Amino acid sequence: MRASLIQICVDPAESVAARRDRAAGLVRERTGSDLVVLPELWTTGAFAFDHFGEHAEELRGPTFLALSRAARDAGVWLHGGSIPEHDAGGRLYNTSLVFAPDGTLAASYRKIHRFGFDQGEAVLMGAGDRLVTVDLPETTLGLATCYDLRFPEQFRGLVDAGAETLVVPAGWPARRAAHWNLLARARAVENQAYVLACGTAGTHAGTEQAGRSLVVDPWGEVLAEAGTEEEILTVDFDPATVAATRDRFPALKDRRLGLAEPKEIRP
Ligand SMILES: O=C(O)CCC(=O)C(=O)O
Repeated sequence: MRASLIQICVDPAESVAARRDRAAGLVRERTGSDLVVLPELWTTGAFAFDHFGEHAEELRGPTFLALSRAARDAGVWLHGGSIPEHDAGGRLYNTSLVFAPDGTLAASYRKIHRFGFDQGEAVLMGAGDRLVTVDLPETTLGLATCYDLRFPEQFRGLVDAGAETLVVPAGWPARRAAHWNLLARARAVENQAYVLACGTAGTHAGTEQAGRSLVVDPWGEVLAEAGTEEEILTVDFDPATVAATRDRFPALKDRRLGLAEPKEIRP
């Protein structure tokens, strides 16, 4: 299976419309890949909180249409990264869109863990409450977005739902690049799954992006890693390695669920 991660540069000097066209063009050039992945909030920039409202779209808005056509033209599965979505009531969500090779929407996923503590996304956007997996002919994707990477229970839930390839679009900041790499590898090792982690390049809203997109195999080996600039990372991998790894080293079968609550021990 061939995956291409488009680590697009989010530069405030480029308009959202121009970046949308450019991203669609980059997807169209990926004919021959099975799966193409874009990062989190690449239209606005993940840290451009002041512009979330202005650039929010209904689910089937301009970015949806551009990506749907690009997936169909290229004949690829497309994880279109995420957009700032507004629902009918005007509530915002950080919503990922996955398209099938005929351009139809295969799945959408609203980011569950919002970043910012009491600021930014955490107060501006609503939280998703649904784990999402997507069946491709070769593998089952499990969806997560950026800050979700810090919450292993979400990934275990995805694995329990059948996920073998965990896809994580992000707008991860450069100052925590070491966490990005470590957490992506940890999620791969503990879940014995592929991790496709696609970030952005550039600096927006004063936040330098880490780039450093990576693909990790179920044994924790980094198959490919991008630099810090705009780049397309293309990797061939064998989805059957997930089952082989889980058979050879069946740690997931040793989970101890439903343990008793800790007891208070009095001296
Ligand atoms: O967890 C982090 O360090 C970065 C998270 C983040 O930037 C996000 O979710 O947008």
